[in-house]
Amino acid sequence: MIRFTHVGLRYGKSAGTASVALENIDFEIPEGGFRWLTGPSGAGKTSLLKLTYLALHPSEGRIDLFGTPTARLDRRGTALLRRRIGVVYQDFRLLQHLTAFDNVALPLRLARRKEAQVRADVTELLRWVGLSGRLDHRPDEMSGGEQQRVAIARAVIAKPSLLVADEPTGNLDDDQAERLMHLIRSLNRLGTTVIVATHNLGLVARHPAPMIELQDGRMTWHG
Ligand SMILES: Nc1ncnc2c1ncn2[C@@H]1O[C@H](COP(=O)(O)OP(=O)(O)OP(=O)(O)O)[C@@H](O)[C@H]1O
Repeated sequence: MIRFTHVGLRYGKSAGTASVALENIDFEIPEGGFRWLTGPSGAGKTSLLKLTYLALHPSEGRIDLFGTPTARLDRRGTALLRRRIGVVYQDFRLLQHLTAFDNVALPLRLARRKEAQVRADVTELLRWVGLSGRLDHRPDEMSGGEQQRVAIARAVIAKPSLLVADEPTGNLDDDQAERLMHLIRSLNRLGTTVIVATHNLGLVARHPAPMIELQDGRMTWHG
């Protein structure tokens, strides 16, 4: 379902200024699998996730997503594949002019779901993540942890085939982090493939699953 084969990534175009962010990355995540992605700051976790959700192209090697070699995708093909991926960004990327409700509703509205269903699903999910009282708040009226929960709700609301989450519990207390992990694991049990980057080793220990570990852009552990 996700396969990286000898993947490398360099930032910067000319050889003199290019910096190597990832080198020789090889792994496979089966459909419905769950992987932790760990490693120190600057190890390449966000870069690897960006390759996975098609925001970057590898400088070397090959990435297959949902059985499709991503190098062969045109813009339309990329957009279609991208719609099957839910992303929790490290910096949330909520739309500032929209309320929490409308941010979370966005993927369902893009998928042209009926408005009554959108209302029911979004209200239920925001209640589940403890934000019933924040439906009409815009991001700048919410705390970091509240914004993070909105970002997670937006990523999972349309039940994506793949969920990619970059430090999804970074702004949450332990109880909230556990609740969010419960949500992510439930989605995973329903068939969504999940990859979660985190520094929170306590969380990893409480939710044992295979791990990809990076150090200086190289894989030091997978299993
Ligand atoms: N847009 C960019 N241009 C140039 N170099 C970059 C860019 N983004 C990341 N890098 C470099 O690539 C390397 C990997 O960065 P990346 O953000 O993937 O690490 P990370 O493991 O996610 O770190 P953190 O845990 O701090 O978020 C770092 O050396 C970083 O400085």
